[in-house]
Amino acid sequence: MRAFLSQKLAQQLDVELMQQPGFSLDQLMELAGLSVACALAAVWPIAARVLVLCGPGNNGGDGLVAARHLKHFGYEPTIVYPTTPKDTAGGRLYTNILEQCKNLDIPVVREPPREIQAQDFDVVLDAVFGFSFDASRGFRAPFDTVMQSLSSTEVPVASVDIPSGWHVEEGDKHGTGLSPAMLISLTAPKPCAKHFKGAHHFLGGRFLPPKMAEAYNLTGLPKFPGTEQIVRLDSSDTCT
Ligand SMILES: NC(=O)C1=CN([C@@H]2O[C@H](COP(=O)(O)OP(=O)(O)OC[C@H]3O[C@@H](n4cnc5c(N)ncnc54)[C@H](O)[C@@H]3O)[C@@H](O)[C@H]2O)[C@H](O)CC1
Ligand SMILES: [K+]
Repeated sequence: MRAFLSQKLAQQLDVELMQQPGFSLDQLMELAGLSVACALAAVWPIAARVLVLCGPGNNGGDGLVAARHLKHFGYEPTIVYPTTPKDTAGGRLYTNILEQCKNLDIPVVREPPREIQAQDFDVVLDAVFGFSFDASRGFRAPFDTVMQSLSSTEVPVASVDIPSGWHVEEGDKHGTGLSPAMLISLTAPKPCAKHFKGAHHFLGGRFLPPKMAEAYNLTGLPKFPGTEQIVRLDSSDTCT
């Protein structure tokens, strides 16, 4: 496949999707989050207890949407959302999805866990940081605690778009120690996916118009089969 999106191009494509085909962020996030839930259910087909760790940005928003779909699929999600969304259009998007989750009786906790134990959860959904993580000042609280418990847990981790805290191009160059069992790349894998060693790599986020795929040189991406929201990738898809 050899089709990757650098940090700069991933951010540019995100903006362009909202300008040119005129997608709203809600639309993109809904499809991204749905694909994440579908991928998780493909690997853990028996309803599982899923701890959904959400960050302050859109990666966290994908996690919230995934949690909502997982609940409808029969799973037992618990959301960790340490952020207070702002009273802006962007912030209200998160507030609304959080409200939808609470309305489905999904537990939402603010306090990040110090430890994530296998007796409590079957899988952790890592929706802490995506392609806009900025490592320049380390992990700002309370995400230092979130990252500490995420990196040290023995519970299998499924990462949304990028293993949180990894460099978008170079992988775990800041030494988080996070090594997820599963990665769901959205729109297209980022170059850091070449360093992913887990067993399950999926492509999700089925919304890229062919014209834009061509413009961003992403024509080598595998096709989504039939009505599927996800397609499994293998190592030949991420080797260079
Ligand atoms: N086109 C697509 O594929 C879509 C992908 N989506 C998802 O959106 C994320 C990228 O979202 P963005 O809001 O740009 O950024 P992040 O979620 O990665 O994080 C930004 C957030 O985190 C804070 N932050 C950054 N660095 C630190 C730090 N060192 N310590 C603490 N906090 C930090 C920052 O202030 C922001 O609040 C992408 O990966 C996909 O998952 C969209 O859902 C839809 C389209
Ligand atoms: K992530």
